[in-house]
Amino acid sequence: MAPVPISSIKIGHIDDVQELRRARPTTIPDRFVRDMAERPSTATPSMHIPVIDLSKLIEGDRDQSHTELSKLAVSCEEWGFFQVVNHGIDKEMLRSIEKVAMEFFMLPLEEKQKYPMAPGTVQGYGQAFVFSENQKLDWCNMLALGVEPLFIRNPKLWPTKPANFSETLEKYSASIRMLCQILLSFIAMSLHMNNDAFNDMFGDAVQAVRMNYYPPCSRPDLVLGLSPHSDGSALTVLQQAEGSSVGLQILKDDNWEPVQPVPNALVINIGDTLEVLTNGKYKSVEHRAVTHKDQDRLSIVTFYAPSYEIELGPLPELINDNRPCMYRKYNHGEYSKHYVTNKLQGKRTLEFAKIQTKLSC
Ligand SMILES: O=C(O)CCC(=O)C(=O)O
Ligand SMILES: [Fe+2]
Repeated sequence: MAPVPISSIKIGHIDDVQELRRARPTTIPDRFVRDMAERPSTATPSMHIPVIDLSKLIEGDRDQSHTELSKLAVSCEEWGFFQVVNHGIDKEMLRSIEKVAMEFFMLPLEEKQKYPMAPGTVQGYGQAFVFSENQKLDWCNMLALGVEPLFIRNPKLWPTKPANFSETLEKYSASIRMLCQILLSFIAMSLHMNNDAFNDMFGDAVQAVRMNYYPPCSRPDLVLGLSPHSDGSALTVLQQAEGSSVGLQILKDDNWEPVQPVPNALVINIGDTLEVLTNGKYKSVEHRAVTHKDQDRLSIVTFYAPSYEIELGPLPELINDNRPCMYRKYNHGEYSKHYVTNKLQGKRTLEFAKIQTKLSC
């Protein structure tokens, strides 16, 4: 999430959804009303995304770890998503990040606007990925911050209220970083590769955090909390705050499936970068968020990606006659720039890396 200043884009006035909700609870301005095809239908959950028990992978007996590793492979291939339990991050840590995030969103607007997300950039408070005056808006307020490495941080955008915000985010991010490293080593094993196969790429990994706050909406049938997209990261760790409404939906066999929160679990999804590295074997799946009539929702999302200077493409071990090379080699920094300068639109951003003719591999 490198800041990409774009001087000339006009995005018009953007209503702050929390203020809108406070002042005119039943008004949905046109810019939030989705075209018919995009409106959320009332999804009835028909499936549950897989749940992986990390403790079984780490310290289970041979049978347990083998079973869990196969489940991990199936989750990444068929769902692109799983929930992880017994992940080693304690409940207090999960609650503390939710608490500071919520305290931040509950501050008066003038206070939050001290950290504005400038048009065309992706850090700070506001709405990200808005590039034109006629683009539909999400029913969401975001606070997005680059965390690692240090040069991507913009300290001016780190809130000073609540007072323990930065310290809490630092600690939380360090634990999530370790979790990502552990998960990547098991993902490598699930691909029958050496468990440090990805190490070179993630030595100086980029880590960014986005906190999404979705106020209730009187017409959840007309709006989206977050537009459909796939993540540009390698891995994403998504925490659905305790007590939040159900809101995350993933595209599975052309249906939007809600992700039912499992207490204290973290939702993990494969991002575009792992889809490319695995030559399409592991899928970066489209997802979106919907809103609720009376309940609000908070999610804390960590994006874990290779450092910008890394050149990447499908790993040679995963290219064969059955699975010819699907993606070209590219620089991850270029890809990140491409991602953050385009609106969220399903899996469109991955077109960047797709090989159009067989000859180009
Ligand atoms: O709030 C959610 O559950 C979805 C968040 C998400 O997909 C994102 O921030 O990229
Ligand atoms: Fe996402």
